[in-house]
Formats: sequence, structure tokens, C-alpha cells
Amino acid sequence: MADATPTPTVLLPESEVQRIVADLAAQIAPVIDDETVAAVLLTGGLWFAADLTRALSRIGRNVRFDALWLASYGDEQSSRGKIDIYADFQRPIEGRRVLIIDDVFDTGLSLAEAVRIAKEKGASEVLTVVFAKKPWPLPRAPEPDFVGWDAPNRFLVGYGLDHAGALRGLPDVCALD
Ligand SMILES: O=P(O)(O)OC[C@H]1O[C@H](OP(=O)(O)OP(=O)(O)O)[C@H](O)[C@@H]1O
Ligand code: HPA
Repeated sequence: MADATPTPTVLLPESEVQRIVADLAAQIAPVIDDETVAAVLLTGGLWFAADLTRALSRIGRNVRFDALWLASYGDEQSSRGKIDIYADFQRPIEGRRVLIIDDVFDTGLSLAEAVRIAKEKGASEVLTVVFAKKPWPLPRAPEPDFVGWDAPNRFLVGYGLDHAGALRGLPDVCALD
């Protein structure tokens, strides 16, 4: 059967991705502490969260870690506008500072839902960081506190970003359109 998936075009090579992650870690380290819970939004945020927490560790900040599993895109290239919650935080976050980590900010719905859940569970402060922020014609709330890269309005794959579950493991950030 012919493969109809277009060839990914590299937008950010791996070396640039890692430079951006190190820069984010340097910005974030002074405003958190080792009691902060870094919480990845599964699945796409996994690659960035692994790199960011290790970049933080290299500069002396060893955060706690948890995960929240949300999905809104399924196998589509646009948000369904509805978030499914597959798995909640593993440990209580009441009274703790939480740093939510995700790969991309697009409609902003996923991050808004994650912030809502963390606040509902009693987090004392919720900070957010995304690797890539896509442009959007309308205001999105909340805006991420930390953004690694202002991405173009293209469908992204690699570094956690998928096309129907594929291509997440590409070390570069690519466009598929
Ligand atoms: O700002 P938004 O429009 O909400 O888009 C961003 C979200 O979309 C992707 O998740 P997806 O729902 O595709 O699940 P995934 O993490 O399994 O890829 C991505 O990982 C973000 O969490
Ligand atoms: O550009 C994207 N690529 C993959 N997943 C996404 N989820 C939101 N935007 C994107």
C-alpha cells in the first residue's frame, strides 16, 4: 500500500531544540524549588518534559515529577474542542507549586484544562511551560508562562508531536504540510 504521509520538513534541528530547552531551564529554575511538581501532559509532552527536567537538574534544580494524561486531537489535525481525561495526577498536589509542561500550545484548550484541574486539586501556584506556541487569531487564556519557540502556523511533528500517533520520536521539530 502506498504511504500518503508527506515527508517532514525540518524547522528546528535537534541542536536548536536542546539550546531552547537549556534556555528555558535557566529562566524557570529561579522561580521554582525542589518541592515543585513538574507535571507533564501526556502523551506529547513526554519528550520535552524529560529534557527539561534533566536540563533543570544540570543547573541544580531537582523537581518532583507527575503526569496528567489528556487528549483532544485523536488522530485528527485539528482539536475536537473537547478534552478527554485518561489519567489524573498520581500524587496529591494540594498546597504545592505545579509546573505544567507540554509540547505545543495551539487552541490553548489542553493547557487551560490542565490548569483548571491543578487548581481544582488545590495547587498553591500553577506555572506553565510549552516548547512551541502556535499563532492564533483570538486571545487564548491562560497564556503559557514560558514559551520556548514561536512556531509557524503549520502542522508540526517530532519531539513528541504526532501525526495520528506516528513521528513523535523524531529528534527535530518538523512540519508535515
Ligand atoms: O492547544 P491545543 O489545541 O489544546 O493543542 C495542544 C495539545 O494537543 C496535543 O495533544 P493531543 O490532544 O493531540 O494528545 P497527545 O498529547 O496524545 O498528542 C499536544 O500534545 C497538546 O497537549
Ligand atoms: O501542530 C500540531 N502537531 C501535532 N499535534 C498538535 N496538537 C496541536 N497542534 C499540533
